[in-house]
Amino acid sequence: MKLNMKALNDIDVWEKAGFKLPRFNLQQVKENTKANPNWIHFGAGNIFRAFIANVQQSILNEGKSDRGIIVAEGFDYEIIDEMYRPHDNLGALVTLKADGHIEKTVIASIVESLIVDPKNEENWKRLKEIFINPSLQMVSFTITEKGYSLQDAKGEYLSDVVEDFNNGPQNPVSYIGKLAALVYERYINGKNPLALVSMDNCSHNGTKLYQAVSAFAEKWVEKECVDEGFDVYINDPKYVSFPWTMIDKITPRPDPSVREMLKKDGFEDVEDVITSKNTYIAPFVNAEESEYLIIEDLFPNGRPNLEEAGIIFTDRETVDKVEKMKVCTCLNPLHTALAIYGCLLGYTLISKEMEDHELKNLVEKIGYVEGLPVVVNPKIIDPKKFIDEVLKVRIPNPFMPDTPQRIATDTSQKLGIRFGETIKAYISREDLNIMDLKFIPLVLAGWCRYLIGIDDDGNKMKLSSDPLLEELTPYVASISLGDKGPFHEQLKPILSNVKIFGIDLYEVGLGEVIENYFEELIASKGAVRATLKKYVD
Ligand SMILES: NC(=O)c1ccc[n+]([C@@H]2O[C@H](COP(=O)([O-])OP(=O)(O)OC[C@H]3O[C@@H](n4cnc5c(N)ncnc54)[C@H](O)[C@@H]3O)[C@@H](O)[C@H]2O)c1
Ligand SMILES: O=P(O)(O)OC[C@@H](O)[C@@H](O)[C@H](O)[C@H](O)CO
Repeated sequence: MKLNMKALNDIDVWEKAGFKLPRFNLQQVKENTKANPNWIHFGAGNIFRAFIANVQQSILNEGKSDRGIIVAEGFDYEIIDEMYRPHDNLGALVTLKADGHIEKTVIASIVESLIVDPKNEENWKRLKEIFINPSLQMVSFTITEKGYSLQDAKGEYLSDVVEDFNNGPQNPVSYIGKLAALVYERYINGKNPLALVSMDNCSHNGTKLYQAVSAFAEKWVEKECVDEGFDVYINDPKYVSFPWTMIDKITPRPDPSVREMLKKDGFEDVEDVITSKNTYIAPFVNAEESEYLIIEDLFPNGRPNLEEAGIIFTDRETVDKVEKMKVCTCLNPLHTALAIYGCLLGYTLISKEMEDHELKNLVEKIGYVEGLPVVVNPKIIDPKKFIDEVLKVRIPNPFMPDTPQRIATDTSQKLGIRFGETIKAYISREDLNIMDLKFIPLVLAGWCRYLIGIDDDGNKMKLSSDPLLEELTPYVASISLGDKGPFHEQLKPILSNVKIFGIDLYEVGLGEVIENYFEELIASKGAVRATLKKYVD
């Protein structure tokens, strides 16, 4: 079984191998979408294919929509060249349920894949055509937290952003510059409304996207590259809206065990690629069954009917609460804690870490003891039930091949949201005392220990990619296992960095606490385990 449109005609072969197939007219849906696109998604990575594209496929299967999704990739073009186009934009989704049951689905709701780069003239022309079309309702994004950054860690604009600020919307080179240029096309061709919908794991993701796009509009008006109406267009939600969302579905990188299972079932196109930009991608995606997508209902040009597949549309306040619940307390901080300590302790499977007494206790304490008290109940999901499902069913799911190394990617970009928000809540709430926080500081100390690149057995450890590694690792480069503190001079530039944590950890009284934990963690081989035993048991 090859993964392409032609091979899909052998329905019996696929069904015998246990695949669920699309139940709509693929050619018709493709034509409808090409003529009147209503949805384009930026970020062709794994979560998009495992969750978002499957949602649209369910709706198409039910006959409740007649259009698919167009995917656009503006960062890692290899994803399109090596995975989408050779397979006619099809993907195989493998759902790994907690009871061991496996579901295999051929996803065919992505009808077109485009590279976002003015140098690719054909694709750029097509993108403009899509953005100009009045039928377009939503541009969604899963481009990672760093995708929205216009500045480096020092707060200086990146060079490609500066170039685009100066040049205006012609031939943009930066990611958001390219997006802003496409939105500008829509503005000058009829000023039709549009929703730009971030589906990334960052707090107030819509605002993050708005800030990035509006920075371009402002600069271009200031430099007289565009008329000032463009800035008004971007800033008026009757024209362009930036809804907030919360997205949740644990989607690990394509895993060798799943690849082998698919091979045994006769699926031939199983080979994954690690692109030069570090995307782990294969013709298949593997993910858990649980999924939540909550979207602020703010769509000035109407929207796809995703509620038909269980997606919840609500007000901004509810999205905020539900997103804080997940990203700041009940899931992502626990993931990051397991990522950091899992790497240090030599784990390569998250589910195995949940069999480790200290690590299981650590995440339970961060979640139930330190996190839950600051969660505001969003009502549409019960936080206690949510965290119970995360800690008792989802993260321990032995069939999920998720790794601490994947989750440790870009940790510097996530700490402010995953832990900083809770720390801020402890400062602002009169009934809570910041000095009661013990386990969150232990994770932050663990991260500093992780940055040394030596595991708890004293072996060299490969650090997961992170845009700040080059800047941060030199601060701790002089520290070796067995060194005695104090380490204030080395750790201060890290722990006081407001860009990383959202606060200066010394100013709130946690800097020294973290330094003390760090001294214990670096004391010798095995000190990470010993420190966890001492504090977490
Ligand atoms: N994987 C999950 O479990 C999961 C679950 C919920 C939400 N998310 C969100 O989705 C994001 C992507 O996850 P994924 O599993 O698809 O990852 P992935 O590695 O499979 O894909 C990452 C995508 O982001 C793009 N990207 C990476 N760096 C970029 C940059 N600097 N600028 C613009 N685009 C960039 C890549 O080109 C690719 O399209 C996550 O960062 C997270 O915010 C992921
Ligand atoms: O996707 P990231 O890199 O922001 O974070 C890694 C994981 O914690 C994350 O992908 C979770 O699996 C996801 O948030 C679950 O919904």
